[in-house]
Amino acid sequence: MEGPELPGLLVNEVGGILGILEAHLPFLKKHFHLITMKEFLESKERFSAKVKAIYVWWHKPVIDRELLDSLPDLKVIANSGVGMDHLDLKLISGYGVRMANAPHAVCSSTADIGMALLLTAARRLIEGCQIAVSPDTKHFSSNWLGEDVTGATLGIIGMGSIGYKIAQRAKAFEMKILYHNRNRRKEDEERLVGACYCPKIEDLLQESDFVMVVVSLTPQTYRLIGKKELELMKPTATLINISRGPVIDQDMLVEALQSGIIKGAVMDVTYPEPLPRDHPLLKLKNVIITPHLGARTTKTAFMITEEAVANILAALNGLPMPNEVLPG
Ligand SMILES: O=C(O)[C@H](O)CO
Repeated sequence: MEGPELPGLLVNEVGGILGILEAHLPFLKKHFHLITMKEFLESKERFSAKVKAIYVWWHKPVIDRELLDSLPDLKVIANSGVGMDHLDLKLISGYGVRMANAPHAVCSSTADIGMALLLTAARRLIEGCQIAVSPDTKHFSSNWLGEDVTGATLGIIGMGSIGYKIAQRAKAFEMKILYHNRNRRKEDEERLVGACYCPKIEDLLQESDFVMVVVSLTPQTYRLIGKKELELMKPTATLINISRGPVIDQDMLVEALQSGIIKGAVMDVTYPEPLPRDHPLLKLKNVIITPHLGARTTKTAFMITEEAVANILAALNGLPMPNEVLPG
């Protein structure tokens, strides 16, 4: 006997570069009838009324008016990460469709990447690896030095759940912690003991040895770090971006790195992603670029899917969603 029909979940593809992970299929298939974009586009009349939810995995499928117009029973879109900047929230909610993100799943692994990148820059790990494997290396030089993180000052811009977890990790490395956030987080300060709030971003920029950007991309944070902000930083400081590329003015960053205004930069995010192969940032020796690794671990990927499923099921059952995101 056949059970009740499962709600249709639209996904970009299964496997492949831009598809949901095959390892997640058994879990997703328990709850949904999966429909890939290819299947949907090949037979819209067959699938359009079946799709109740979309799982946006790694920014795909692209949600535009054309897609929304062709899905009359769509109730909810779940995003596979915390940042919703690739979704037009007003447009989607105008169709009466609810939206959710996955903030809890991603925060620890993204904070780990922030800390890993900070340590990589401070201790010059990339250059170190190159020296270790280079056929030209005859001796390991004692003059080849990195910087200590112990006792150094970390300025965290954006004290959300990821920012907080970075501060926790940095504390374990005995760093001094400054943070800038729209609102002071007194409870976090108590839990972190010694973390100092900088109401003015300028103070944080002037005092930090490492500046880590962890804000979401919004109209308010677009180009938050530009020429003026870079010029306030110490010439010995390193800028680390694990938020979104457009939060930093990349042209100004290139200039600041070329002219020694700041010592270095580490970017897990850029615009566009990936950068064109001839982009000046790829040619600079004082830059480390990684391919948006923030939340990319096996466990986090599965937790993201669990969080998405919980949100979708809540929406389809008319219940409060654990991580609903409202427009504006
Ligand atoms: O937004 C996030 O959670 C990550 O950057 C993945 O896109």
